[in-house]
Amino acid sequence: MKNNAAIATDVFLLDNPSDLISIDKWQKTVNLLAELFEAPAGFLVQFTDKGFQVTVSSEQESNPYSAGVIIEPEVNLFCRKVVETRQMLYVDNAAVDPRWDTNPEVRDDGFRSYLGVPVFWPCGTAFGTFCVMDYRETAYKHTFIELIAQLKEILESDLALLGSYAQLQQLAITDPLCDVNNRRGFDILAEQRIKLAKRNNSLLCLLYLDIDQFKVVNDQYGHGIGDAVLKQVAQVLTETLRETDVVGRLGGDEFVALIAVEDVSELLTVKHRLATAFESHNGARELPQFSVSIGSALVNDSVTLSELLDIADQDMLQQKQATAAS
Ligand SMILES: Nc1nc2c(ncn2[C@@H]2O[C@H](COP(=O)(O)OP(=O)(O)OP(=O)(O)O)[C@@H](O)[C@H]2O)c(=O)[nH]1
Repeated sequence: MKNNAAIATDVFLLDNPSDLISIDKWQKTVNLLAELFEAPAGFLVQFTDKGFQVTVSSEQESNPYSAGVIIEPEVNLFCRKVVETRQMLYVDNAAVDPRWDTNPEVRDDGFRSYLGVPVFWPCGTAFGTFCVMDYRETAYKHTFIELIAQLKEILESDLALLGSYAQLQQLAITDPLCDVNNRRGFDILAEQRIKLAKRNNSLLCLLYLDIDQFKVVNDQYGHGIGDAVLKQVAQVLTETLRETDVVGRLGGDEFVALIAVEDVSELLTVKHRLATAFESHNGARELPQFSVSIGSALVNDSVTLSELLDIADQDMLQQKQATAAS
């Protein structure tokens, strides 16, 4: 697990509304676009692997598509061309261009003209298109074509705001040194996962890990090497566990992982796999030797996350004492 997916670019905005986006403002922008172009239909369209969804549609009787309509991704739409090429598309008369014969907007709705520009998420992924369509052939002036590019910047600046906010949210739940969930992030995700597991009757287990004698590593080799050991532990956890397992650093040298298991024997296998991974990393990297004590606790119907953490912590301490005594 890595905390780098900041913004859900693969989810339709209408299914995942945000207070940061004023659909009302976007509606005015799309209405203005259609009005300026004297066009019977203007749209903001979003593309995901589920298809093309009209996010905002100009409010006119002449417009056959309303917000929320989804068209399959493989349909020969003008917007598809814009998303594929990431470039503006101006078709002044689709009736004379056989490439658009199978386009339902031309074939079934009778549209002739299309002008659309790509709209991008701040990360550079195509959000979709901002476009106008007309039932007549058109001859838009160059200044009009510049205008649509200007108007779409209003939409992109809102998407950028969404991106910055998502990034901030991500930062608030990520441990900056180890790039795994911090305590807050872990709590949020673990609570969700536990609720889901109880509903689905699936088995979850909490692992609690603590580096043995970590203070000595810091004292002997310095904090920089200590930090590298902490990063190493996080890396072993994320590489060894499944992507769907929730990994976190609670603070200091304490890490946790909430993992899905089939049964108790799988839990033992996972612990063994982790121990082996720590050992092999010890041999391979130019870092001081270190060991990690691992405690565990199984999720059941009545236990809370904080009780679970206590139980797994106690189990970890017992493991540590047993190792120290041996
Ligand atoms: N390098 C580094 N050290 C840290 C960080 N956070 C906490 N520490 C150190 O982690 C050490 C944790 O020490 P203890 O809690 O005594 O645990 P320990 O030395 O591992 O002893 P046992 O848990 O009993 O095995 C302390 O020396 C902290 O200063 C960090 O971000 N980087």
